Amino acid sequence: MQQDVAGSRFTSLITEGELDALDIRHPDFHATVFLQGAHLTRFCPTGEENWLWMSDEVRLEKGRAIRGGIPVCWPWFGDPVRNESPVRDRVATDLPHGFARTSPWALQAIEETDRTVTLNLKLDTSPEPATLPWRGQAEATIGFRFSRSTLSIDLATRNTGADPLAISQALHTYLPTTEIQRSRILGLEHCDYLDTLDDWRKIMQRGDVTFAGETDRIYLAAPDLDILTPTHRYHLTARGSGSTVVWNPGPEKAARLSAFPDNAWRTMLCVETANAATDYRSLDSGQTRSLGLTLTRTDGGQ
Ligand SMILES: O=P(O)(O)OC[C@H]1O[C@@H](O)[C@H](O)[C@@H](O)[C@@H]1O
Repeated sequence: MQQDVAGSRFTSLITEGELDALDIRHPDFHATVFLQGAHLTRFCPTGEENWLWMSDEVRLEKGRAIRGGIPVCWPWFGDPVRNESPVRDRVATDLPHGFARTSPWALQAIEETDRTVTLNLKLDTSPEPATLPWRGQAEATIGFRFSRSTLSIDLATRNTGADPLAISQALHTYLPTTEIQRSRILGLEHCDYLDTLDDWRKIMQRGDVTFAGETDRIYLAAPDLDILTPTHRYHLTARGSGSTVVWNPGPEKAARLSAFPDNAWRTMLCVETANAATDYRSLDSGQTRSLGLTLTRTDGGQ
């Protein structure tokens, strides 16, 4: 099924599985954003493959997180009990990564030009806060900006309640690689990270980040990064972030993960632009805080 979106030249509303998505077929790129989760699953500049990794076993179902692309983790990141108390104390579930990724978002605006498309979507927790496993009132808006060579995302949170608020969050980018053991991340040398697989011990990164098995780390820094795979080089710039999560499940966790082929840990990695652990954000009543990223490919593409 395909429906026109009013006033749009390049964007239509499609349904895949149980979910509706905005499908943008611009002469310079093809991008797909699911309304559930404001979840970007595809960004393909014309002539290139998807910059984002997607699971071959993805299940597009209402209320289920999509495996791959860029999930929006909000208003908490990871396991709630592992968050700092101002974030943790608001959460009444043990589900990781918040509810935004499984909630419907509404399209607010589209702007299209010969070179770019900008989409804005909104998630509002104010009308029915009682139904959420979370105490807080906030409005989240997300802006996607696509061009032939660049993908930018900005997630803004406004505290719409009368009391101060605290959130953790991440733009959980899944990237493809042809071989995880020959992939590395440049830019985190000498940064401290919490190794969640070693009792959250704080360790200083030596050299580039490489992958020799399950990796699940919260770096307490968000410098510009270069992500090198055997075939591609990505550049990732963060805004409003002081933490970066690097994740690969390795073979054993991969076998336990939902919607994740057993062998897929070999061909993906996550680099997540975050406000995680001690880098959570506090917002006074009426205050807005933003988290953003820009991703480019610096190996020339095609
Ligand atoms: O399976 P989920 O909920 O999408 O989480 C995937 C991964 O997300 C990462 O951000 C976490 O650091 C990992 O611990 C977690 O396994």
